Amino acid sequence: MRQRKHSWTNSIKNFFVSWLICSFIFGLLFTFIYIQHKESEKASVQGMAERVLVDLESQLDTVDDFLRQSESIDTRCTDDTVRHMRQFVFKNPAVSEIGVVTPRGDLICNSFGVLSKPMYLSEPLKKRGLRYHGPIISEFLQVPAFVLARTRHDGFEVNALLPTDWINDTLHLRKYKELDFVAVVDTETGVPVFLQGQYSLPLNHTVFPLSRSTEIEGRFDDQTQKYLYIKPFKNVPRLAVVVGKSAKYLGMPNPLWLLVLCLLYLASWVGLVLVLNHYDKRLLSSRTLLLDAIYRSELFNVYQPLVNAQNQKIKGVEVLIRWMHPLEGELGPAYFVPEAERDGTILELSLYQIDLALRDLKPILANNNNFKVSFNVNGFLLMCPSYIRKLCEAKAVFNNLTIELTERDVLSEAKIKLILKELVDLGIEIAIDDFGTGYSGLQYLQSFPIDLLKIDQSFVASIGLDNLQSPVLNAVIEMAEKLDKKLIAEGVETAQQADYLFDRGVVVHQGWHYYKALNISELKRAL
Ligand SMILES: Nc1nc2c(ncn2[C@@H]2O[C@@H]3COP(=O)(O)O[C@H]4[C@@H](O)[C@H](n5cnc6c(=O)[nH]c(N)nc65)O[C@@H]4COP(=O)(O)O[C@H]3[C@H]2O)c(=O)[nH]1
Repeated sequence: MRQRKHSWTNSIKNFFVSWLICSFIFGLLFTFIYIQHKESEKASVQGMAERVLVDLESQLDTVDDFLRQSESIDTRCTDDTVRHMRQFVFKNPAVSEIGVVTPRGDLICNSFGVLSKPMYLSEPLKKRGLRYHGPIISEFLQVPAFVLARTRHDGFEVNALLPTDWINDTLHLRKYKELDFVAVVDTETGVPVFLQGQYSLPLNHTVFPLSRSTEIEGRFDDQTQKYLYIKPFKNVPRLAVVVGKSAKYLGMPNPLWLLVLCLLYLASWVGLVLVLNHYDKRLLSSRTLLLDAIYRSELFNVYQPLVNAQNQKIKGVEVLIRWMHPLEGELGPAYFVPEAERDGTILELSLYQIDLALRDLKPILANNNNFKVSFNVNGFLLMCPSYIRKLCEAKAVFNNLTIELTERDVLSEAKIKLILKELVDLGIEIAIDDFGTGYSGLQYLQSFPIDLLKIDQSFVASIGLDNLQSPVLNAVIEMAEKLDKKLIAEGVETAQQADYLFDRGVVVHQGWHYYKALNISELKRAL
């Protein structure tokens, strides 16, 4: 029941953790795509404005070329002059009319012919160079237009009338459908000289006068969000191309892409939830399997004798765990103890192991009250009150009770020292297992209540061999003597090792030279 609750809360946790991770990653991805897309959309809007500008500039350049050449036009408006002007108008679809204006401001002739009565317009500007004025309604065609003009050396003005509709047609502006508007405007006032679409300007933003390319994004006076790009003409002063596009969907990727992104997001979310749940289940299942094994009594103890080398008598045992797996057969602790230590099942395992040992060893203790019983313990177990209670229970039966810890376990928690003192006060002996393999300093040997050191098998194995371990064994033995610690040699496999150790004063041995780990009936026979 507890496990089901655990798995349910874990699933909820995994659901939210996955959501957070995926949202974060996809949020970043979406922002990146949004910014990229917006920048490329802006670049494309700018590209359209540049294209309109280049097209229009080339048309205006042609007109300007004609106006420059008109220095040589005969201002008496001879037939040749009129013919010359007409030819140009016929060749240039954007131009509807060429006119000649006297220095007093009278239009005396145009490409349609000589005016019987000159029409007063306005005095030409004295300033030389190309200029424009407009927008105007052309006198003859009555259509919106603007004028390009140049003043000659003699003060006459030659001008060209460009109807805006004609320009729209020649530039094919209708192909820029995605733009809200394309306009050519006066850079001083912002008044459009011609316009395709719905012209509007940003609110709370002074755009004109302007002298260089500008881009603006914001709320416009038609209450929409727009992106505006303005680029002045190079060849005609005070004229600029302006294009505007709705900014509402400017950064929005193609809906198909959005759909793909959303599907990917959902898939990653679901995938991550499944992976985390699977991982949880794996953790859960290793614990569940071991708990089931305890419940089904598949775990059992073996006992490896500790032998007095002087009289060859068994003075006690180290209790070691085994699992009789229904499929895998007998499994050693290496297969399940590390996992049990990770997920905490070592507690249930160790409580069960003491119960088993109590049951198995009670008859032996009846004959030998001082029979030594040694358990493997770790730092985590010492922090569990239920385990300490169980040790106390065991101590009531096992008079000579030892717990084996590694250096790492002893030093893992500050509280351990106090707990060890309490256990020593109860009469429990503390041993350091695999002694010599840790990398910590040895000061703890004096500050902790440690009675016994178990020399690691690797040092015992070095006996008779000339390797790096050999001098360490002797050093450990000497140090134990000086510090007044008892010693047990682990992994004694040969008579040579046993003799050497005995000669050096190490009397209690454990190893295959004497006995392997025995099941309880084998132990009873050996005793
Ligand atoms: N090659 C060789 N090996 C020898 C010889 N004599 C004894 N051994 C093996 O050395 C290990 C001694 O136990 P350990 O150092 O406490 O090392 C133990 C201990 O750290 C852990 N362990 C075993 N049982 C328990 C347990 O019930 N609880 C906990 N917490 N750990 C356990 O697993 C480790 C391995 O245990 P085991 O596989 O039973 O392996 C045992 C034993 O079978 C020998 O002469 N030659």
